[in-house]
Amino acid sequence: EDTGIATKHCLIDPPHALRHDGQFRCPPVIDESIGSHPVDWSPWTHQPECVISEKDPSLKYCVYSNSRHGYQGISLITKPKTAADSANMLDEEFPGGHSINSTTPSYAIVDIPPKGKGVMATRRISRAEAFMSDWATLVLDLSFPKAMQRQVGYQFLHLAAEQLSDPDKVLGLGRSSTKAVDIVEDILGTNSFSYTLGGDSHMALYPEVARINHACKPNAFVRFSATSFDVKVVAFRDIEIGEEITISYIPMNLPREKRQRDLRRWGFECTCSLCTASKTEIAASDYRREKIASLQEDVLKAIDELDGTTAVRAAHEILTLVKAEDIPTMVASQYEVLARLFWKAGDTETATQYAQQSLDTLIDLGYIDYSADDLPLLLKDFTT
Ligand SMILES: C[S@@+](CC[C@H](N)C(=O)[O-])C[C@H]1O[C@@H](n2cnc3c(N)ncnc32)[C@H](O)[C@@H]1O
Repeated sequence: EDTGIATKHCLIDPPHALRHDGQFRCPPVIDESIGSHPVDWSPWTHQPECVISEKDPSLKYCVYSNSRHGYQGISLITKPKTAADSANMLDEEFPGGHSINSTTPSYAIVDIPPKGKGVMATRRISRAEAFMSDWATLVLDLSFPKAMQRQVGYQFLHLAAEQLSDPDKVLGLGRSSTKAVDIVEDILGTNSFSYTLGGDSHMALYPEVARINHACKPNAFVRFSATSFDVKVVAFRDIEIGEEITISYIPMNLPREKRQRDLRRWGFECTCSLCTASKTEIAASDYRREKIASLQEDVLKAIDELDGTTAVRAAHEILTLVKAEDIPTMVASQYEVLARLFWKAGDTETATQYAQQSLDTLIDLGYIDYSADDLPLLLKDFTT
C-alpha cells in the first residue's frame, strides 16, 4: 500500500558565508527545549510538546501544529528531525494555488446507507479531472503507538486534534457504532492513508477524502504530492451527476477472497459491482488476477536466473492481463517493468519507448503532469 509520496530532504547545508538570504539553510530541528517565544517555534503555531519513549529512550516524539495550514490546520506527531524536514511542505496560503479552480462544486457529502456517509458527484466530472483537493490534517509516525504507553499515546492524539483550527472536522469522522476504546485511534484506524515522511512510515488523515467509500473498481484515485501535504482526487473515468465517488482502499490487483480479507480491517463486507458480479465474471476476474501474481513471480525468478527472454515474455503477458482487467495504474507500471528489462539487456532504444509509454499512461490518467525532465529522470533511475 505504498502511496508513493516522497518528501523533500534537506541535503545541502552550505557554508555560513553563503547563507546571506537564508534561502538555503536546512530547517532547524525544533523540540520543547527551543524557547518560550512563538518565534522560536516557527513555522509551528503551538509550542511543541514532546515525550520520550519509556521503552526506548532514544525515541522522542513531539506534537507539531500549524493551525493555518490548509482548511483546518495540521498536526504531526513525529520525530523532531522529521518535523524539521517537513516544515517546507506547509502551505499557509489557502485558498491559494493548490485549490481546484472550479466554480461549480463537483461533489457533496451525503448519507449512503448502509455505508454511512459518502461522496456524490453533483455535476459531470471528466476522466483525468482533479475534482477535489484536501490537506493532511493529522499525521502520525507509525512507530509512535508501539513506543508509547497507551494513555500517553491517547493524550498526544487528542492534543494533536485539539490544536487544529477545526477539531470537529476530524472528531466528526468518529463512528458512533464503534466499540473502540479511543475515538481518535478509531478515526485514524479506518480513515487514514499510509505514507512515508522523512524516510519513516506515517499515517495521514485527510478529512474530506476520508468520506469517500471503497469500491474494487473505483471511479477515482487519490493523487499525492511529493512536496506538500495536499492531495487531489482524480477521476479514473467520466463520472455522471448523482454517481457515488469511490476509491480503492487496497491494492487493485487482488482476487475477491483476498480483497474481502483485507477489507475486514474497515469492518464491512464489500458489495461493489466487482464483488457482486455473476459467478462466471468473478471467476474470470480472479483467474486473471491470480495469473498476474504468478507471472510477477516468474518475472522475478527469470531476472534472478538472468533469463531475459522469459522475463520479457511474462511481462508482456502481465500487460495483456492488466489491460483486460482494466487496472490502469498497473498498465503504467508494467510498461516501466518492460523498460527496465530492455534497459538491462542493453536495448536502450526499446527501453526508452516503453519508459515513454509508461509516462504517457500516467499523464493520460491524470496521475502526473507532463514534465520534460521526467523521461531523462526515469532513465537515469534505471542506471542507478
Ligand atoms: C474512510 S471511511 C468512508 C466514509 C464513511 N462511510 C463515513 O461515513 O465517514 C471508511 C468507512 O466507511 C465504510 N465503508 C467504506 N466503503 C464501504 C463499502 N463499500 N461498503 C460498506 N461500507 C463502506 C466502512 O464503515 C469504513 O470503515
